Amino acid sequence: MGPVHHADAMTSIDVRDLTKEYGTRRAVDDLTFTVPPGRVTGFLGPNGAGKSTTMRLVLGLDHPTSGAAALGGRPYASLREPLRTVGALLDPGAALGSRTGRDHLRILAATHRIPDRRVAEVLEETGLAPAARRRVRTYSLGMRQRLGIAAALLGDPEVVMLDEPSNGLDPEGIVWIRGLLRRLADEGRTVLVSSHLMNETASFADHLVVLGRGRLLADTSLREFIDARVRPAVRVRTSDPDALENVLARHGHQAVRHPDGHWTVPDARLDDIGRLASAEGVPLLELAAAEGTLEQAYLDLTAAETEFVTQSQEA
Ligand SMILES: Nc1ncnc2c1ncn2[C@@H]1O[C@H](COP(=O)(O)OP(=O)(O)OP(=O)(O)O)[C@@H](O)[C@H]1O
Repeated sequence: MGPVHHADAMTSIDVRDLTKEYGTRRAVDDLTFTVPPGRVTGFLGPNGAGKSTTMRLVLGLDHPTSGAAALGGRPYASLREPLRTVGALLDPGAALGSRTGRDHLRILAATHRIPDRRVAEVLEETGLAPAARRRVRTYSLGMRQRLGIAAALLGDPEVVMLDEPSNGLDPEGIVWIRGLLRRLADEGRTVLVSSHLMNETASFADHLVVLGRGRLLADTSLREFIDARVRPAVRVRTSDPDALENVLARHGHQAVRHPDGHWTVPDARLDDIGRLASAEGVPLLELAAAEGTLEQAYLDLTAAETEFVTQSQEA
């Protein structure tokens, strides 16, 4: 795929005071955020938080109750060649099963004035070239997912929105999509990716937009998101666990022992634990900062939201 030629046009996704009601249910509730180009933004939130609805509103597939969504300052409906501006994967079941993967893409290209050579390019890019002449109904879930991604990339778009792209992908596919997202962002594109896989999201996202019950819960860098919610800890391994536990306890640290034999010391600083162990002659095999995970931070933030959803469903 070539570089983005309109980088100066700054095709961001802009969501402003966006609200969508289905009957009495507010799927999206006064949402405002911007997804800028040049980075991968992870789109997170519990089931039913409004992620898919937001993406559908950005793509003009549904009308907002109030507020607006725009791409590079323009609503989707006003784009002259929409697939050249934004490519999206929403529903991997969207392709007709009786068509071949290649025909699905060729028809899409023909109806959107996209040069036919793009079909071969995206088939190659998504690893589908060997299966291009097979009917879509013979595809595995992962292959359908790749076809949906191929369709999203067909118009060489400046904005790429993918809903759960890792769904059904095998480990090789997961590594591939990680590299693809990184490259799209490095090329200056705007990349918004929803996922329920926290380790996965942490491996590709620079920035996060988190929803809960249709509202914005966080719009921050991945690092800040974790650091603000997960307290620092120190990871230690020793050949003398009794001595370690004893020394830490005497200095007011509640160390936690893990099944594989390492310890974590919550709310502790690396230097303090290192000096302490050294001064007291405790032999250390490992001493490291225990990084907080996105999963820890996410669960901390969304605990209240998830609880609400569970209760209201039971009621
Ligand atoms: N067409 C529709 N008609 C009625 N309600 C809808 C419709 N589409 C979505 N909803 C409701 O809006 C809310 C948000 O749904 P949405 O699919 O946007 O959430 P999500 O964050 O994408 O969830 P998930 O992680 O489960 O995919 C849900 O309560 C859902 O039931």
